[in-house]
Amino acid sequence: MRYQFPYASKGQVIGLLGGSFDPAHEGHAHITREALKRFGLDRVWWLVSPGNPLKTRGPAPLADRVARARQVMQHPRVDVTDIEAHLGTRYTAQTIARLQAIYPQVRFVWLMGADNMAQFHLWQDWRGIMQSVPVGVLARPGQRISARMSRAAALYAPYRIAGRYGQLLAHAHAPAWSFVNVPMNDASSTAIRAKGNWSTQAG
Ligand SMILES: Nc1ncnc2c1ncn2[C@@H]1O[C@H](COP(=O)(O)OP(=O)(O)OP(=O)(O)O)[C@@H](O)[C@H]1O
Ligand SMILES: O=C(O)c1ccc[n+]([C@@H]2O[C@H](COP(=O)([O-])O)[C@@H](O)[C@H]2O)c1
Repeated sequence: MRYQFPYASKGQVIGLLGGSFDPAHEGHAHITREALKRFGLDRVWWLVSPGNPLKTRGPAPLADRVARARQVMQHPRVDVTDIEAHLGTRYTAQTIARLQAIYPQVRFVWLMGADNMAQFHLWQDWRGIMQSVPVGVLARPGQRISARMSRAAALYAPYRIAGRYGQLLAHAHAPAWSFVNVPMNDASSTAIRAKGNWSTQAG
């Protein structure tokens, strides 16, 4: 059966939250709701990754992670997808380029927690990502300072939109990024896995 890409109408602004979601938790749901509000997004798509290229540990099977993510995130403006598995992409720069080609009338905003901002300069073609989409960063416990001191934050400092004007991000031209100091939630997949409440079957 042909893969059904999510529907998006012309001019919509879609936030993309990529993640291992191994497993999804309330922290993901929380930053998604905050991103919808704080960055002026129409929708958010979760991109449940076939596997983070920087993580050596293989995650649980994709279908299990998608099923759990759909239980955790039930919101009329959020779609949980496994788009990358269908595109055959793992690197974010490639995923974004493909999505922009498939949806030329849609604006995408890349979303991530502060821990990923701190490491962003290790991602493949991270400058290319900054040049192609606005980036919305959400506070995460213990990670605010490292994100703000990160290489990406330093290099792109002139393009930062203050968090209180985060709504501007949706229609900003890249490069543009914003860090919002949302109330924090300390949930993490690592902690859930450590408690043994999730599939130990790595893919
Ligand atoms: N509690 C949280 N607060 C803010 N951002 C979060 C939180 N949990 C996850 N994120 C962000 O959501 C995205 C996907 O996260 P991921 O699936 O890796 O979850 P995780 O809890 O960080 O997993 P792990 O502990 O296995 O690294 C990342 O951008 C991450 O920064
Ligand atoms: O493109 C890269 O080089 C790259 C390196 C590390 C992480 N990512 C993406 O970042 C997102 C968050 O990953 P994770 O494992 O921290 O949930 C997910 O979409 C990954 O594919 C992407």
